[in-house]
Amino acid sequence: MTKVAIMGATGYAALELIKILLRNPEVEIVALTTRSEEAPHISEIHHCLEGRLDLRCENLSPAEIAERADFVFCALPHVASMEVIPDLLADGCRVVDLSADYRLSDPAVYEQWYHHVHIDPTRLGSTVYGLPELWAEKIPGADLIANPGCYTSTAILGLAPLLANSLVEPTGIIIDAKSGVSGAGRKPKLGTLYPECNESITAYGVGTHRHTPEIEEILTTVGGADVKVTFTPHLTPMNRGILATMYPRLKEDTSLDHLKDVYRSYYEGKPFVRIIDRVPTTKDVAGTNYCDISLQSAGNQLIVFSATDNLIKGAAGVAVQNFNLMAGYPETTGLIV
Ligand SMILES: NC(=O)C1=CN([C@@H]2O[C@H](COP(=O)(O)OP(=O)(O)OC[C@H]3O[C@@H](n4cnc5c(N)ncnc54)[C@H](OP(=O)(O)O)[C@@H]3O)[C@@H](O)[C@H]2O)C=CC1
Ligand SMILES: CC(=O)N[C@@H](CCC(=O)OP(=O)(O)O)C(=O)O
Repeated sequence: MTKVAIMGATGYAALELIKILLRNPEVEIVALTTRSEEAPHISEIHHCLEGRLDLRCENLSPAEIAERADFVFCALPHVASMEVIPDLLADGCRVVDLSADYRLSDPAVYEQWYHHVHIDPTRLGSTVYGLPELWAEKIPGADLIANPGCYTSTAILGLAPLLANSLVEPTGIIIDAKSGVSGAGRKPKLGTLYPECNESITAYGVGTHRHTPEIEEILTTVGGADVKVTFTPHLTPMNRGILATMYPRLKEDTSLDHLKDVYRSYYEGKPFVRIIDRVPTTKDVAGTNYCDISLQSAGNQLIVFSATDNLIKGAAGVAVQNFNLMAGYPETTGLIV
């Protein structure tokens, strides 16, 4: 039995983690955390878990968590995450961090985009970025995995084969992305209240969204050339899902058939990436760990579409994919629905 704890259990990503982990009979969820002192039963917080998990959410310290668990999924907001992860690691836990705290390699870049000084800077740069489609071999031996952001994994998976094969210019890549409202988490915020965001689509974080440096850093590593993107996220009135529409510039005329072959070869043996001929929809990946990618053209312009469920492939699903590799379970355990 692998004993697992989930921090931030009252949130949206944690609910998906619980539902996925309950499908692995060799995993026991032994601790769920909240800042609340009321110790609510998990089914009072996530009603759909009624009768499925008999556990209370508790305000536990890292040491108390480590007494019970071998693995910890840290589904806390950024900053809160780096406040507990050094102690969890020191107490012997292996951690998958769903927040952004360990994704970037340079503390100065973190401070610039997150407006917080990093309190554990020496781990930046050596933490494994948990996108198994890119470097699954680094994951099994890691004690700490930085789980990718939802927009970032959607965009990176859509662009990586082009950059890895030097088929497109590394700069000036336009990424126009739309997310469902659950991407903003469960905590109420003015812009995500129903009357504010229903029947309306708006861009946000224009030129300032913190996923920009993450996309650029990972794609630079993949392609070996300095990648620059224009990334514009949009909030759309749906519960879940991300669609990224991306406009990279081909270095030379290349047929779509050849490009599809490049993608199929790049993702060969990767169970959660599907290269499809039609344009993807968020509905077709909702509730799944799939990333659907489609290549289209308009005149000479290549257009890459990539669709995921922000809570699954964008958060809890890839977190469990990483955990499966770390704990020695088949990568797909609990993730085929
Ligand atoms: N939602 C998504 O699509 C994605 C989320 N992520 C990341 O995963 C993590 C969890 O996201 P998500 O579940 O959506 O977030 P939620 O806001 O839904 O849940 C986060 C939970 O963390 C707890 N928490 C602990 N410390 C704090 C704090 N200082 N401020 C606020 N909450 C705190 C809260 O529980 P309590 O109040 O009970 O203590 C809260 O329920 C975040 O880092 C997020 O950025 C990554 C990819 C996609
Ligand atoms: C719709 C919405 O608000 N989405 C979130 C991204 C969610 C995500 O991936 O966040 P982390 O990088 O914090 O893990 C945002 O734009 O901040």
